[in-house]
Amino acid sequence: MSPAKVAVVTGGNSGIGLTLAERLLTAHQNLQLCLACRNQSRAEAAKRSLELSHPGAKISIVILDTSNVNSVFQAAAKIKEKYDKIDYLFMNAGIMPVSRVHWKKVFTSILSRDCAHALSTGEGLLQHVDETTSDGLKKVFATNLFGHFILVRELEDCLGGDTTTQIIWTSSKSASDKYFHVEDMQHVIGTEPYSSSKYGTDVLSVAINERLNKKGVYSHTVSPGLVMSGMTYGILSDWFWTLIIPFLLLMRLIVSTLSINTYNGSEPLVWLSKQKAESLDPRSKYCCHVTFWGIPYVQPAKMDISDEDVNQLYNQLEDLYLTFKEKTKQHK
Ligand SMILES: NC(=O)C1=CN([C@@H]2O[C@H](COP(=O)(O)OP(=O)(O)OC[C@H]3O[C@@H](n4cnc5c(N)ncnc54)[C@H](OP(=O)(O)O)[C@@H]3O)[C@@H](O)[C@H]2O)C=CC1
Ligand SMILES: CC(C)CCC[C@@H](C)[C@H]1CC[C@H]2C3=C(CC[C@]12C)[C@@]1(C)CCC(=O)[C@@H](C)[C@@H]1CC3
Repeated sequence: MSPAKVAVVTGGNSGIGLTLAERLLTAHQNLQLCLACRNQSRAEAAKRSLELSHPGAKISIVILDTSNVNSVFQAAAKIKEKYDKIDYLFMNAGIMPVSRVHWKKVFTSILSRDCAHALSTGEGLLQHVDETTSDGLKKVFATNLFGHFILVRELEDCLGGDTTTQIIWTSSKSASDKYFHVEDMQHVIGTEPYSSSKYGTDVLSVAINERLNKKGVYSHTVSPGLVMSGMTYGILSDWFWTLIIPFLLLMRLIVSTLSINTYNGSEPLVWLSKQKAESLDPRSKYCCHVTFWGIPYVQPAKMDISDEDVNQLYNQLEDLYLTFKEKTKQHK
């Protein structure tokens, strides 16, 4: 039997994260799985469903709210108590709060040459909203990016060393440098916090790879394509999505990133976990594409990320992390 490996999945209780958890148990023999989730009962329900499909699977739950700095410190401590070494760290938890759909823009885009771009990135089709957390941070930034940064920093002792660790980030096709400004990494000023947080994720993945690669840590970023999940059901009701699925399936003729289901969307995440990490390109995003017949495949897309952004973002996140670390020490 192959030696036990440990995989931690943030947001592993639903959507892409839950399907990923299920697929990892199938793809890797003898896997120890840690579901890092913000809600105990939802996490337990996910654990029960995984135990049903994989009797005897070793699954633990750690409560982690990536939008809350203290919760991340506590979750990291719990993970370190449970495991000496992490083989796969899936940074998957994420939010995209939306207040309305720009319907006029949806219809004009679908009828224009921009159709493929609109359906694969959602650019300009949604009105995004953000709020401030109890830590005084922008919520989308804290949830999607900073919470995960703290997790990596706090877990560093369990990453790499004698064997390799893969850090795999669920990014998005929505990530765009148009909406990311390193000097405003929290996106306090703009109106595209989701796109900004996902571009920041891509930049951070490169930064972490550069810093930790010497100790056997490999960081890569993934785009799952458009997937029906809690995220999309939060924008429009499930009956609406059910009605337009035939249209979206037809649109696969011109847009190959319409993954639609979580199985397809999790394909690049599972695929990366099966590759030799050394053979992968940390500056490519591994994107899910689907054939017209619904067969998923993975295609790397080179990311155009400046070294200046890589270094500056990492240093700013590190400063913010150290500020919170100092505060928590004082409170102890
Ligand atoms: N759906 C899509 O089309 C796409 C999704 N993605 C990305 O995929 C990832 C997974 O999203 P998806 O499965 O689609 O959506 P879901 O809403 O179904 O899943 C999101 C998961 O993240 C968890 N989560 C949200 N906020 C927090 C938090 N503060 N702390 C801990 N966990 C949290 C949720 O927990 P809970 O159940 O408690 O809410 C849930 O388990 C996200 O990063 C998203 O940005 C990327 C491209 C496209
Ligand atoms: C008739 C139409 C197809 C109706 C749906 C219009 C929009 C609500 C969707 C069209 C493209 C979608 C999309 C996303 C959300 C919903 C749409 C804007 C995402 C932004 C979801 C999160 C991601 O990370 C992106 C990759 C998605 C891109 C496409």
